[in-house]
Amino acid sequence: MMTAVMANGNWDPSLSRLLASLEESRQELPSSEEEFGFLSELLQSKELHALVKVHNKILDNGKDDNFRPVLSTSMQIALETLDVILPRISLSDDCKQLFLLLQTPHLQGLLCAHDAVAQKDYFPRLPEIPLEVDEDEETIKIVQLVKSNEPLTGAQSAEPIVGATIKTDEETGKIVIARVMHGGAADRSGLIHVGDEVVEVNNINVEGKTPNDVLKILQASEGTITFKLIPAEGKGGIRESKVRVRAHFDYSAYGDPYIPCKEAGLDFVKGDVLHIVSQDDAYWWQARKEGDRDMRAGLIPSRALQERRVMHERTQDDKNTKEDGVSGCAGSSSSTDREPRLGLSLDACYPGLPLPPLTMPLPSPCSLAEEIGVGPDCQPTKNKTKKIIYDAEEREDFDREEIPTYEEVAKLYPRVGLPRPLVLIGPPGVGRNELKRRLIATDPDKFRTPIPYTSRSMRPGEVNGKEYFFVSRETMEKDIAEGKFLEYGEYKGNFYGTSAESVQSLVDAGYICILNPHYQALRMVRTPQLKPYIIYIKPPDFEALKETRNSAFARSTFDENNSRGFTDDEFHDIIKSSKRIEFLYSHFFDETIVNADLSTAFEQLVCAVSRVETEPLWVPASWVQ
Ligand SMILES: Nc1ncnc2c1ncn2[C@@H]1O[C@H](COP(=O)(O)OP(=O)(O)OP(=O)(O)O)[C@@H](O)[C@H]1O
Repeated sequence: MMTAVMANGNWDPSLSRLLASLEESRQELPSSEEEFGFLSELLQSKELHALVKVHNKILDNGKDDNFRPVLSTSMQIALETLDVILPRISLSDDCKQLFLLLQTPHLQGLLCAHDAVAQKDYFPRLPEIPLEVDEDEETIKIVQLVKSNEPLTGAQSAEPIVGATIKTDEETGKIVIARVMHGGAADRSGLIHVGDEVVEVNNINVEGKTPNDVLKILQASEGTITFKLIPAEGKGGIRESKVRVRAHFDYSAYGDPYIPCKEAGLDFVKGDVLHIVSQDDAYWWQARKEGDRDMRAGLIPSRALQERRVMHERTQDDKNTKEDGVSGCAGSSSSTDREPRLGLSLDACYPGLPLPPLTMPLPSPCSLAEEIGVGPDCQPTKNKTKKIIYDAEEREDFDREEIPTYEEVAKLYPRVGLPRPLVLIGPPGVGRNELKRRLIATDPDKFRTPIPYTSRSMRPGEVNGKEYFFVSRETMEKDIAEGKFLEYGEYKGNFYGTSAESVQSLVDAGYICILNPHYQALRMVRTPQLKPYIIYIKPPDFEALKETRNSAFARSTFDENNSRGFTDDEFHDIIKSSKRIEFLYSHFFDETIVNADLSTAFEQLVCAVSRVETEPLWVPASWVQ
């Protein structure tokens, strides 16, 4: 009988399974032949099958975000309408017809069914928790959760999930709750906590079982899952931390061989702001994307884990390069498939990472630069003469945070009378001066740029404090030594530089200060005192760069007299230099503007200014505290 039902491909598999288990346990059941027959017939009836199909269809449709009812109280509205039109039925035929129509049982049945669907009334109602609990009532809790198909994070996973992971406790050998995901079903229930011992799942004793065995029980269960748990001592609800960080690297859980539960992972890209809701685990933090409406948190590698991983990869890369001249990727080599099917998953096999100690030296800066195809030589080329040659040595470029992980951020609200300076960063020649000049021209009473200092002597017609502040070489050397300059350089035996004080005085006077320092000065400028908004001016690709500059008869900034256009080599230099800047400093950029078409780039700059003036924006947390 059962085989016949199962052979019917159209038959609902859960009904087939129910029937199969009914037949299997026939001998053990205390039921009479009659009761058994009734149940068996019911499970094979077309009516029940049709009902299950409708139920499944409704659940399927309910998954679709676009399937949203306009209202869920149509029956109530129908009744109110009847009240309103009752006094009018003798006056109008239309009212009379509507009155009769709204009273027909079919229409009322339809409206009731609509409301039930709209209110999701079809979800299983959990049975009351039985009053008699096992022998020791105080130490056992029974928790029932409905298995749902909600994805954990966006469209990344559509696995059923209750939002917790399990493992075998190393000391006791018992199955315990390893992790409760913030916002998941287990967390929302408020009844399951890390460390709780799992005694039974769906009435099956799990003593002596492995997490894998438990997982199988969960996979086989339908609808609600009942856990019998011994609460961990002293465990309360999960405190939610308020920490926000900006990610300085891309992360994909599915590509991560170390993550204990891939479905629980949260993918992100460099620049995303993440709300870290739990840092309880030294290796795996729980986070949500800032502004994400999805309430569940996902697992991300902690700062310590990410640092160790990168160091490990770099060491491997170094070894590989030394051994066979080929660079390798450590993280992707040992991808063991530990993917559990359920959100309630194994945490047991989380391995201690075979990672080197934190003191491991990093690979040499050169090898990093070579990897991304930017050579160590980014100093002016032989036909390039800059007015200011920066003092910073090339290797200082590499003093970026050694391993990019996370930066704690907080929102900075616009401050009346204290506008944030705008910093335009980019490769020499990309057009920062042009954009700055245009912005100042829109409103010179609002935008200012600091007047530089120089140790050269004043020329006829020059006014101190107009083009430059003229100071002696000794004064300038002393001020440089005291760190008073944001950037400085020496050209033809004279110093030139921008002092921090002149920037601060513009800010204090209420001007929006526009700076376009050399990229090596970025660290000096990005301070809690100045709180700058950093815009990266990026060149377009070679073709667009050449085309836009040549058609505008742009003057080469690599030529001392600005008397000619850019050469192809100079265009290549601009692009090469931009790659280097991105590699070294992109984690400092608040925004990127591609300077292809000048008017479009300028419009974007104006929009950025308005954003900085009016919107709360993420900045390093230390700037706000
Ligand atoms: N989008 C653009 N289209 C066409 N020409 C441009 C564009 N942007 C800038 N230019 C022109 O390119 C030349 C160089 O620009 P600019 O002087 O602003 O470069 P810069 O980034 O300030 O360089 P440096 O830092 O070396 O002084 C100028 O003639 C400028 O008018």
